[in-house]
Amino acid sequence: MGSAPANVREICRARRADGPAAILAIGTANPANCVLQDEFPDFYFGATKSEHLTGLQDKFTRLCQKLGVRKRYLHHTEELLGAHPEFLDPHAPSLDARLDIAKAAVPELAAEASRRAIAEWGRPAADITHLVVTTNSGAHMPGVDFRLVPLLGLRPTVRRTMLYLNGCFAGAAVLRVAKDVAENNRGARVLVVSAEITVQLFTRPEEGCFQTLVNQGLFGDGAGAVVIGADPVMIRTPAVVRERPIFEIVSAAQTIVPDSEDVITMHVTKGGYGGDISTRKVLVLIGDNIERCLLDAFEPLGIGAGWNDLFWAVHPGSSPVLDQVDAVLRLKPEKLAASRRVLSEYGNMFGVTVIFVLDELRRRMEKEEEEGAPEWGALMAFGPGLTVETMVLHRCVAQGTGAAPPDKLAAA
Ligand SMILES: CC(C)(COP(=O)(O)OP(=O)(O)OC[C@H]1O[C@@H](n2cnc3c(N)ncnc32)[C@H](O)[C@@H]1OP(=O)(O)O)[C@@H](O)C(=O)NCCC(=O)NCCSC(=O)CC(=O)O
Repeated sequence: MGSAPANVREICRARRADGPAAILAIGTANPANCVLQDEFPDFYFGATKSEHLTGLQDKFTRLCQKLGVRKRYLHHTEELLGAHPEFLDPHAPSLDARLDIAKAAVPELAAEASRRAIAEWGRPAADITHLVVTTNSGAHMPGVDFRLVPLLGLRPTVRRTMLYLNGCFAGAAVLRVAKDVAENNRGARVLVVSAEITVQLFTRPEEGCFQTLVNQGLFGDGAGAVVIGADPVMIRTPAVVRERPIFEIVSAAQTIVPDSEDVITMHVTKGGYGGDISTRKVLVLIGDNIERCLLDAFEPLGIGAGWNDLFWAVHPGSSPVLDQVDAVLRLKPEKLAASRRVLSEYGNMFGVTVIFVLDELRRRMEKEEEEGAPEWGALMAFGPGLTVETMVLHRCVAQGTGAAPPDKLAAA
């Protein structure tokens, strides 16, 4: 106490990390129940006792074929739906029962993905300093973040942040928040978790309600977890663990598209979740706005690469959404391959999806490494309103130190 008073600016500076936040590990999980898209129209119209709506089933079958989904995993099984006949009627009060299901299932799914991420990271769960969690599948207090502390063996002092109802951009939003936490708290190790089950959306088909068909054909359940930290270290625990960054998060931005408040909407109703996400306007506004968002992200960094020189992690809202991104940016077919594969194999899992895309991308890049995978990349996610999240990513080399930035960037 007797030493000279510290300068507040120096204290703040000393608490900040030196380097950028980096993704140090990724884990994913899905429920066991796998549904094949080809078989789903028969299942769905059968489970909802709607076989008599033959024209609507044909329309649903055509829609299922164009969404870009081959299979998905769903928490709700025929057995669970059989126990809740009230879920079939969108106008019946069923929210409480749906929330009870989410309250039990979402933390379990989130914990499974988190355990995988922490195992890959290699350090003890107690070394996690911050927890940032998101879900659209409920709004409980205490929430999934609270439940994860005992489930994972995190410290009770872990600093928690919970983001509810951010829609499909939630996965990018939690990464953005974690980047700020990691860069402003030297030594912080942030566990980021996104987890979704879509039982809130399940209801019977009705003539004139196209949104219900899109909801049933597009969405899947899953969880993704990421460990984020700056300045990777090597520690002895007592075994030697060397943190290996996968992607550095160079910048993270969020933009509202003007006059888009009614484009993608979702709200809680007594019968589950209502709203509209499926208009063609989503495609039009994404097409009209993504290039500006990308230029705003890349130009200040002095990265002048063409779009085809980057790697891409785009939230796959649907196959038409990815087609629109492809068309506007004139991307080579392989550029959105990771997004298309995740959409095909898991469906749109809201914010979880982009974490699966990052996982798929890093596996593909490990294989490509010798042939020279791109060094710089873009992550994009879209969601309610129309909100666009844009991140600049930097691939780290296999040794885990990250390649040197180009001269242009160093000078910027
Ligand atoms: C829903 C779509 C797949 C439909 O694809 P297209 O637009 O290419 O459709 P299309 O013109 O070929 O039409 C296919 C069939 O659907 C019917 N159809 C299309 N749009 C319709 C509408 N709004 N109302 C009623 N019917 C409609 C057509 O009549 C046709 O029927 P027929 O077969 O009888 O001729 C697409 O518009 C789309 O991907 N929209 C964006 C959805 C999305 O990804 N949202 C964001 C992700 S979720 C999200 O982001 C949520 C969140 O953030 O919370």
